[in-house]
Amino acid sequence: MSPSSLEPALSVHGLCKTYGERSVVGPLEFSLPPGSVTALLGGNGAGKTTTIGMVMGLIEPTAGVIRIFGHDLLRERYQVLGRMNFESPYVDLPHRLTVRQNLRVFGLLYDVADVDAKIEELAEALALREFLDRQTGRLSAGQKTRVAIAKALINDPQLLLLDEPTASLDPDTADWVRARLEAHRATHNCAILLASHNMSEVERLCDRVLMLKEGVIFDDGSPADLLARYGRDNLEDVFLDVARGRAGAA
Ligand SMILES: Nc1ncnc2c1ncn2[C@@H]1O[C@H](COP(=O)(O)OP(=O)(O)OP(=O)(O)O)[C@@H](O)[C@H]1O
Repeated sequence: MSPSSLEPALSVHGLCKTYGERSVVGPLEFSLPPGSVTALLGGNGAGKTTTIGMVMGLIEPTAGVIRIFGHDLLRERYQVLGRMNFESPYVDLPHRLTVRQNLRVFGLLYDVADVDAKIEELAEALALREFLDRQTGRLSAGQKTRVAIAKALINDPQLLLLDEPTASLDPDTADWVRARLEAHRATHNCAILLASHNMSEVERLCDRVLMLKEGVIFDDGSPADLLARYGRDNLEDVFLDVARGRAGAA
């Protein structure tokens, strides 16, 4: 069957990562419909960054298949890379280039039709204008995060991978960035996979939560499903139940 637009934006099958003898992720099975927002939730070391890194193509899976809009990520890379993008605090932009130069490089890499117009649009949407011509290395952590999100949106992706996108932002800016991400999802029917430790962010943005524990999916549902299943009124308490082994999932 040829890949079609009805395919999930992302699906993973039997995805595993081991380091030496140690299994850190998997086997994982999940899929994201176009336009959906899914959170990967889990404690430190649960495997969120490793999972996102494999889907980004930055970490080689030990086993399993990753499909992006029906295409095998490892074998048909060039058919899918233009439709996806990511933001991760572990991937730094070159420090000596200005913000504008960095965005232009990525715009050209992604073959964006009118790069300068796109940079203007992102500068407006993410309030980058005041430091657009400053060296990226001289920005504050929060400013760098906004630039990283601009880089992640430069090719109008239909699949966006975000690793703690608001971790270094003040509450006001974080809220504002979430609104930008929601707007991008709505206008581009973009599927988002998001690792986060921020439960209110997950409740606000996500229609589904995958709870990871020791590299495997321990529970899976909408925020409302999980609250009901654990008899809690916020995701933070659900998270603590799972982390401390008080799993109320009956
Ligand atoms: N290169 C590596 N070599 C060996 N072990 C690794 C390597 N990278 C990650 N790990 C291990 O894999 C496990 C999962 O790490 P990962 O960074 O995916 O967790 P995480 O859920 O993102 O955690 P955090 O919330 O702390 O960011 C951890 O136990 C980590 O020590």
